[in-house]
Amino acid sequence: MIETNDPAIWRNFLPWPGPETHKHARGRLGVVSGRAHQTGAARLAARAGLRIGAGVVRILCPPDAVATIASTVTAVMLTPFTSPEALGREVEEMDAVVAGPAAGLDEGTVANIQALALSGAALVIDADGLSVFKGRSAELFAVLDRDDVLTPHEGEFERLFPGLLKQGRAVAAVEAARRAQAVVVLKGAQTLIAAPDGRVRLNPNGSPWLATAGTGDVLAGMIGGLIAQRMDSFDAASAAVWLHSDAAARFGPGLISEDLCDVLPQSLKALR
Ligand SMILES: NC(=O)C1=CN([C@@H]2O[C@H](COP(=O)(O)OP(=O)(O)OC[C@H]3O[C@@H](n4cnc5c(N)ncnc54)[C@H](O)[C@@H]3O)[C@@H](O)[C@H]2O)[C@@H](O)CC1
Ligand SMILES: Nc1ncnc2c1ncn2[C@@H]1O[C@H](COP(=O)(O)OP(=O)(O)O)[C@@H](O)[C@H]1O
Repeated sequence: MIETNDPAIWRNFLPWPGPETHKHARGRLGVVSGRAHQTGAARLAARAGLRIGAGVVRILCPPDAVATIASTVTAVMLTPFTSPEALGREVEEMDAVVAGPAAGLDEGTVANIQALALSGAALVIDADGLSVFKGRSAELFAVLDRDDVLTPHEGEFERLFPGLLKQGRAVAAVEAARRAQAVVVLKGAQTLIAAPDGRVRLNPNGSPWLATAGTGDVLAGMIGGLIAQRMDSFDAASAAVWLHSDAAARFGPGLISEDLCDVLPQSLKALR
């Protein structure tokens, strides 16, 4: 049965900070950046992770990207890594990690995701982190845990699950989550959120203003930010999808992905 992704389902599980909290207790999120000329996506995701409440957000980047990123981030922190193993060590203390946006379609991205999967952090895998497994999706599914989240648009979904969309989006999303044994967010005008146990939610408040570059990167950061605050991954994905659309609708005409983070506090306040 398809459930409507109504805030009533997950609203009480949103992670508001208590008086005794501190930034590390609020949740630590990592975001893996691409090379020097491909850092925007990670910066969008990292900012979104902070805005949705993760207490500490750190971008992990190849050494050649340090100068670009360091000159453009403020609250977001930055650590370079030189190998997949080093990346794995850097995320040991983190609660969640976003990987894939603008990561590059090469073996380095595969190795980085495999190293991340060995850590205790929950993974949100998007964009190139999905596309790079085209024709070899079993390698990705083999390293996933049930609290990991995949966030494909239809193009990326087809690369991981060829032909499955012909069965209809809802059936495809459920089957994808079963095969991956992870949460699958099938993005689009009516985004579906599917859990490995067969539950599926249809998002009701999609906004066409979201059809602009980088909004998927923001969504990945929002999901990662909620999971870092220890929200259940299926609920975190559901809440992030709804909030993302709500923020877009509030901003309306002229929206670009950078704007979502500025409006998100209004969406959060309305739910609180
Ligand atoms: N500011 C930034 O740094 C941004 C970086 N981005 C990164 O740029 C890289 C390339 O992004 P692309 O957009 O080319 O890669 P995509 O995989 O989104 O698009 C490649 C092709 O997939 C096809 N496709 C099929 N269904 C689609 C759908 N529902 N939505 C979009 N495309 C669909 C399109 O024909 C497109 O030409 C990725 O690594 C991505 O993460 C983007 O996220 C945009 C913003
Ligand atoms: N017509 C639409 N109506 C509602 N939401 C849309 C529409 N088109 C795209 N979106 C949303 O915008 C986001 C786009 O993400 P994605 O395709 O990954 O873009 P990018 O890679 O540029 O970040 C998704 O959350 C998707 O659901």
